[in-house]
Amino acid sequence: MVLQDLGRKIHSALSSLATATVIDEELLNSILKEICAALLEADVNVKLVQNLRKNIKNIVNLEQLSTGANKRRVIERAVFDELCRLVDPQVEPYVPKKGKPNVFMFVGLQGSGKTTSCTKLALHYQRKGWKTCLVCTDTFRAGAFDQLKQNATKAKIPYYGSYTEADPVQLAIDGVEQFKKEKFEIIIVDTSGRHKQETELFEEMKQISDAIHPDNHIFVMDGTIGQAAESQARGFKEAVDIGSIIITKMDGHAKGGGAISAVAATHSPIIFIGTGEHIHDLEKFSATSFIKKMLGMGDIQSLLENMHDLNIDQDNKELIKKLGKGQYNLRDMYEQYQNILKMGPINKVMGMMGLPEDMLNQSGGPDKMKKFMYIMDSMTDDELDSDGKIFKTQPSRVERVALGSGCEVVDVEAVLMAYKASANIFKNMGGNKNLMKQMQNSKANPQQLQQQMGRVMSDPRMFQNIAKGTGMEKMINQMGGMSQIQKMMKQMGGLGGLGGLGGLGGLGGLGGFGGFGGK
Ligand SMILES: Nc1nc2c(ncn2[C@@H]2O[C@H](COP(=O)(O)OP(=O)(O)OP(=O)(O)O)[C@@H](O)[C@H]2O)c(=O)[nH]1
Repeated sequence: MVLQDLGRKIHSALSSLATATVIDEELLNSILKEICAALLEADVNVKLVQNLRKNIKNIVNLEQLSTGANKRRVIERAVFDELCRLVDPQVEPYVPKKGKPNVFMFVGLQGSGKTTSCTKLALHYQRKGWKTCLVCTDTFRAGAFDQLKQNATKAKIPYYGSYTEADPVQLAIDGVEQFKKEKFEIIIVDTSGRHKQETELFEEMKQISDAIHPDNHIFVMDGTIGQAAESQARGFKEAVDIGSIIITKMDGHAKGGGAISAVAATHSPIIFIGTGEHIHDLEKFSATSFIKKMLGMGDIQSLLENMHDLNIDQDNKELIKKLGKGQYNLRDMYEQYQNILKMGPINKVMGMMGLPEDMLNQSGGPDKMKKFMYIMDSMTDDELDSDGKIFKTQPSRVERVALGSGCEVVDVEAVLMAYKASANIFKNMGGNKNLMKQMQNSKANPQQLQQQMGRVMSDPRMFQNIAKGTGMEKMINQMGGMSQIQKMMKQMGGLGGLGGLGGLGGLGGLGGFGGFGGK
């Protein structure tokens, strides 16, 4: 059972609240039974599950609730809060200070993803403008220094290591000293691991830690290890003062229980999760966002933060202004595709929007988006700045673009239809003056805006407009029909959130891909 399954099971347990005619103790008990079974199946420690059950029972006192109280909301809230508490130790992680050296020491078992995560974290800080470097002290595993060197070179991050020095403590001292002298702000020290917890490993860790006095010990744990997580995390915590945790491989078969148990064993906050082997596959962790995503509720807050970090929200302010004036051209669609691809793998973006992560798999997702962009690369400025009608009046242009991009005429037509789908959506949004005003207001409350977008998106006319002439019917059917989509949109306002403040092209992308799914 992977993480999404856990979310689905909890979601399904809670959904009986919506259909029940009476919400009483019996129903609450049966919901809690289902939730606890799902958590245990996901390898969450038995004691933690028992506590969660007890806490919810304490919070939700159905007899004492007034008749007018929304019992369903009370139960949902209590479950959500308690799930968040499982992954939130209520401890603030170390916050690095600008202009001074901040030393992070990574610890974890061999293969947990330490070296990979070191580079990912270094890149994260580098992108945010910190002077960042890496130190390799792993003299245990042959090739460890080469691996770090390779990763660091790819990410253009200065590194320190040696092929001749065999003492990891000396390496740590020399590396940290050199980078401190050179006024680096984030000094990340990678240490060696072993296949299992061994005295030798812990001894080496302690010696390095005593020698360099790191500001933060970061414990890296493989998210797929299940029940073993608790004792592993506890072992490391006893050896060094773990300040924060990175859980890796959350893209794979992680059941979630490992992450939850590690937090409980160390009382340390998870700061990031690794979501793939690629250097950018690192997500900032927030307990509420994690639980929301797990329950399929979307994570608009992280999406917005991500957009802010990448400056996408700035780019889109211009676009929002244009939409208010009813302007949207092919170039805008191109730029929105660029923004979406910048945000990371499209399935993750979908997940953040509260949509099934595999929703676009059938229609080719990012590859199709890239193909569309190659095609648009062969368009002239006049064409890109147009609303596509120019291709209708002069069909030879379609042939020229197809030839120039090495594609078929039907592919160019696909791009034009995707544009039409996007333009239809934006026409609807642009026509809603109130919404446009809120979108232009930088202080608008994202939650409210999301809800309003949700209302706009769930308007049946919106989808009729999208479907009109774009061949989107196929995708709509695949997704369970129009009523299903409207329900989803209303619940999440998710696409709206994305559309509203950032990657407006998400909608366009969907529009286009839907129409040509399977091509
Ligand atoms: N799918 C996935 N793979 C990951 C992730 N993080 C690391 N890996 C892979 O896990 C394997 C082990 O990662 P390393 O970074 O070499 O592990 P390590 O803990 O440094 O291992 P030692 O240096 O031997 O102690 C590599 O193949 C990584 O590509 C992740 O978040 N997702």
